Amino acid sequence: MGCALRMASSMCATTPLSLSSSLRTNLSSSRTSRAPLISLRVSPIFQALSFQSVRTNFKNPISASASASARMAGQNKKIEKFETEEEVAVRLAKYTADLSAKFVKERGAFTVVLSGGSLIDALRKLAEAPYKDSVDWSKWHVFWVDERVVKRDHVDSNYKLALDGFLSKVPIPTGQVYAINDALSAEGAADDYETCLKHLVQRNVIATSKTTGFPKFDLMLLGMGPDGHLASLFPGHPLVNEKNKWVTCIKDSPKPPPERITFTFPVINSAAYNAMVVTGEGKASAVCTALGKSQHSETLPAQLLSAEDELTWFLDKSAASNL
Ligand SMILES: O=C(O)[C@H](O)[C@@H](O)[C@H](O)[C@H](O)COP(=O)(O)O
Repeated sequence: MGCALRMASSMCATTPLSLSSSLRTNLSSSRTSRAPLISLRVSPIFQALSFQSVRTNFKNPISASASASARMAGQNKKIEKFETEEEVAVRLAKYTADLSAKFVKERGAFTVVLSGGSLIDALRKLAEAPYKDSVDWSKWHVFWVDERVVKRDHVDSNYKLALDGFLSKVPIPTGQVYAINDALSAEGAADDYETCLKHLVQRNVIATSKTTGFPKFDLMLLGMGPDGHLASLFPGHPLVNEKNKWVTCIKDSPKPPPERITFTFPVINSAAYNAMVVTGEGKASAVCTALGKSQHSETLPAQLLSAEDELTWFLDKSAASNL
């Protein structure tokens, strides 16, 4: 069930897909507007990216002995708290590796969705021993929950951020990394990415939620801003209420850069597992509100986060300090 996409090394290049002659792939990367690059022409088009494996030496993971876990009553929502960001990173690596093994065994593939921001650095332990050699990277399919509409080699590109910080260090097949098409407008890139997802759903690379009918990614690794946004779904913005589209665009993002594409809540909340990774004191207030521990007149996007199977909040002591 490998990916049908072939990777092209130059920006906006189109290459035939190996399994379907009607599909073509475009590539590019950047980072001021972050978003996966996928581009369609005659038919949908995905963006497959090419990475080079980079050899690195890493220390063994530290045991996250200081963690505390709590399951929210009556919900498939857990909170795991750790003393330090380092312990969050150690736990996140094991959590992700365990889910990878589970889904590879159950369905022969592991569909993983990344956000931008500090999440990528929090994934650093996955590229170290023992996971670097024990995870079946050949079964990974990588997507972005949101991306800035910039070139893939731009400093603001979420693709570039993930490539530099994580993807270049592990041997995921290049055709299984789906970046947005950075040659398109925000609207075009969002439509293109949605079409890409639909083709992968048809091929059962991405599962479908029997409950919602939306794509059911195996795991989304998410971050939250200090204002309680996730993906590019910001407080008070109408996109938070999108009910039909899978992928949409925003041109007035309050967090720069202004143009982005983003998964919608129906897709995000249809994921089997959602992991929200939050560290630092600057997010303590939003964490408190998002987890329903404080009165707040406005509903934050992070409060709307759920998952089909399980949502876990991974917090360091600072982020959890108001709970
Ligand atoms: O493209 C983006 O801006 C990110 O995907 C965004 O949604 C990010 O995940 C949060 O803003 C948290 O970012 P930090 O962890 O860096 O605060």
